[in-house]
Amino acid sequence: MTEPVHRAAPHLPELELQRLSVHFGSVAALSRVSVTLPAGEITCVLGENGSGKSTLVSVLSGLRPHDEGQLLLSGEPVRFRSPRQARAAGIATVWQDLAVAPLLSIWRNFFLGAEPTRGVGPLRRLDVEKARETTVRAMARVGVTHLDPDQPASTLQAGARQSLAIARAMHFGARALIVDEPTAPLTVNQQTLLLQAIVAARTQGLAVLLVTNNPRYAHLVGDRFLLLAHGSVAGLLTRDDVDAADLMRLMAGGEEFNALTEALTALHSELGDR
Ligand SMILES: Nc1ncnc2c1ncn2[C@@H]1O[C@H](COP(=O)(O)OP(=O)(O)OP(=O)(O)O)[C@@H](O)[C@H]1O
Repeated sequence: MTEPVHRAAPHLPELELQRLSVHFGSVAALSRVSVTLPAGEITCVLGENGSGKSTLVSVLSGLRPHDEGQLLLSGEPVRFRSPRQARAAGIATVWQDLAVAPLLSIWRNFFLGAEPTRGVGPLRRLDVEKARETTVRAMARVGVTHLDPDQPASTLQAGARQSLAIARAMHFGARALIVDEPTAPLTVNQQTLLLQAIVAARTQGLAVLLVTNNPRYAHLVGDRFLLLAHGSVAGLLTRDDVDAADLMRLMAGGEEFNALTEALTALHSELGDR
């Protein structure tokens, strides 16, 4: 008898939130948020201060559990009790205030405890050459070239530090990437590096969530836009629904925000229902 043929699993969304809520006392930081983060797409999260963006990042990265609803990873419900658990499940987070070990070399920062070795038993040695090469290759994949991996990590500029974290996530097989954009202003070059790395992660098939305050940059790379207001989903739009100017107006907030969100969301559901 022949072995049953194992068909490839149907294309499953990598991460899905179903009516997910998080409360701080009487404040609903997130209220019944439902969104799918498909593999190979960049979903940008936009919203004013206090709209729940950081809370969303905290839940996805295992820093804080959700109170209600479900978080699904490739269709399986998950509930992370620590960032370590989220990482082990393949969710890599690039924190807003991402730190590197400044005095350690770039390649040491890339591996941080997972360095390649050669030889076995008592002859096992750190394979420094391989570590260097791997770091250079992985960084080139996210757009950082001419890198001297022996330089201390403190020599990396802000955008390149984020690139290092994204390159690591890709190298170590993450399925989803959560990027909380740095609040400190980045130069155009640093911003370009960061966006390049994010696009590289999408190309590799990761589900990417990008929290940003910059609608222009969001529109440059985003496939979908999740608009949060007071912890709730105010709109979920695709690139076809909005242009950069729409997103900027949405971010400007106020009544215009509400009116435009409603109009675009209605339009979106009409289009979605076709
Ligand atoms: N640890 C906490 N204790 C109490 N309330 C909190 C806590 N963290 C967040 N909140 C509240 O939850 C809501 C959402 O906050 P959150 O930080 O997720 O928003 P945000 O969109 O990330 O804002 P910002 O852009 O200012 O970081 C806000 O009303 C905030 O005051």
